[in-house]
Amino acid sequence: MSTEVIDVQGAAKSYRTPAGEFPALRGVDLSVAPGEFVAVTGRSGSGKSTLLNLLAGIDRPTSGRIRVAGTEVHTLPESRLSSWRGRNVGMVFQFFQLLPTLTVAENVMLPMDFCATRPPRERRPRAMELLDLVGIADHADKMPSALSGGQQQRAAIARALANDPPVLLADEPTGNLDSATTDVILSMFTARAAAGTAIVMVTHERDLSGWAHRQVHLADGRVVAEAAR
Ligand SMILES: Nc1ncnc2c1ncn2[C@@H]1O[C@H](COP(=O)(O)OP(=O)(O)OP(=O)(O)O)[C@@H](O)[C@H]1O
Repeated sequence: MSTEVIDVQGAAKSYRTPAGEFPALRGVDLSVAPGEFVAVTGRSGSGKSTLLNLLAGIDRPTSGRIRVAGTEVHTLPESRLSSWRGRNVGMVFQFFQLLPTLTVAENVMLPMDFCATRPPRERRPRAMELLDLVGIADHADKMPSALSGGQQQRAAIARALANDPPVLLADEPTGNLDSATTDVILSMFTARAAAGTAIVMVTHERDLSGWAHRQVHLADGRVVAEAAR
């Protein structure tokens, strides 16, 4: 039995375009252990987001195997994907993607509401605990638009952790933040990894990859270099 929480073998993904099939990923292998923080780097168009989307089951590979948290994600029927993702994968994006019509606390409660991972009376206290963890409990009842970018990203991290997922996927999570806030967010990821969460962070900023335990560099849909810290 593998101890890896992410195990990708030969993942390939081609997109159909008017000009024919375009191979965005051409046979990627990736293993990530619990508690490991991996940075996926590469130039624009190298396939980073495509890989993350396969890990999250947002997209399906053309060929290859994607095993995440003990599930062969590529074989899950569409009807089970959202609830599987809600329990097993937290996601953090460059533009936060908080729902603008819900308060910050309600945003953090969403994954618990969606997956019914806790009884309703426990959801708000859990959201408050997470908002406290990321340092914005004071803003719980504000609308996301009243928060700074860094505060919105903290809220998005709290939301991503709501169901205690074993895997956290982040796509350019600091792409819209200043360098001091970037350090705060990345130290939160580091602490989360130390607590056992596997983290895969896509970034085109190579100097940020120093925060990770391991760097996987993609070029033209292939892993061309790997480096451990
Ligand atoms: N739905 C799609 N249809 C056709 N081609 C696509 C589609 N999605 C991505 N691609 C192409 O696949 C390649 C990889 O895209 P991907 O978004 O994974 O790259 P990336 O490394 O994340 O880039 P960036 O850093 O700019 O976000 C690119 O050439 C892109 O144009």
